[in-house]
Amino acid sequence: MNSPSPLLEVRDVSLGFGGVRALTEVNFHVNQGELFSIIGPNGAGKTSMLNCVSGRYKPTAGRVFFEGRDVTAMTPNQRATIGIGRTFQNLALFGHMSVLDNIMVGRHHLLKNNFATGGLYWLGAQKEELAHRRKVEDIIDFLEITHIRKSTAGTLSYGLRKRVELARAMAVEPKIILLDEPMAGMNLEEKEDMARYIVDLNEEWGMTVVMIEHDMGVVMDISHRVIVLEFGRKIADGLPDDIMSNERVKVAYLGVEDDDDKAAEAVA
Ligand SMILES: Nc1ncnc2c1ncn2[C@@H]1O[C@H](COP(=O)(O)OP(=O)(O)OP(=O)(O)O)[C@@H](O)[C@H]1O
Repeated sequence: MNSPSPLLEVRDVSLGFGGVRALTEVNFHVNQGELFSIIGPNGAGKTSMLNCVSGRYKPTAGRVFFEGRDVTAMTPNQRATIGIGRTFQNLALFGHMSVLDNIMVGRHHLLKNNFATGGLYWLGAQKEELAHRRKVEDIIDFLEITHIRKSTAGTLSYGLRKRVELARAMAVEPKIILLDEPMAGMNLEEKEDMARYIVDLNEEWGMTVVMIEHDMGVVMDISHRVIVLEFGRKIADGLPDDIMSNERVKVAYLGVEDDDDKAAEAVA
């Protein structure tokens, strides 16, 4: 049996865009401390699913629970505040800002002091600023981006920008982090680095991770549990080995490898 109360629970979630059914009655849960992956062919509904969890999309039907609380009606900002963090499939950094400033943006919603807090503002603000800086420096150390902390984000390689994006998502100190294709467009070395950061994030920082990723090798290597979507429906849910040997999954993936190879070639 699974643990009594999962950190995240998606219950019977369906999502439609006009005539397109992006998701149909999808159920799954993610336990505290898990490294959980969502896989599936292109257009299977993976990003739509993450968007339903982060609050960007409202399910047409079904509910999303976080720490046992129904968050279905909450906005993305409200969900971020209670510990649901995310990165995006396409980079969403401020290209003209430094790496450090991009990461500090992630801390903004954590700032307690503002001009309305009165007399103790300056003292409180200074202490708070110091604590934020320390946290950001920890993240910079962890992701080994010290050498680029002053660089303008837009000038960095794609792999480094993906790393900075992860740093910014970590800066929010989420309880769960949703990673949308963290390794897309990376070369082998960058992928290996990113996989190691994700494992360390999970094991050393204790962060629960939900990841969408097309690289099957990485997914099967580092995930504790995997679900598979096809045409918006969940077709499998289990340990990586079970998923690998699942006949329905093999069929769903026929042809997908080719698309991935083409995409990788296009980026290289
Ligand atoms: N904002 C939207 N408006 C209309 N249709 C959408 C929208 N977002 C997603 N869809 C449709 O929903 C379906 C699922 O898309 P989604 O992006 O969630 O799939 P995916 O599994 O993440 O695909 P990929 O691996 O290519 O990123 C697709 O048919 C897609 O065209």
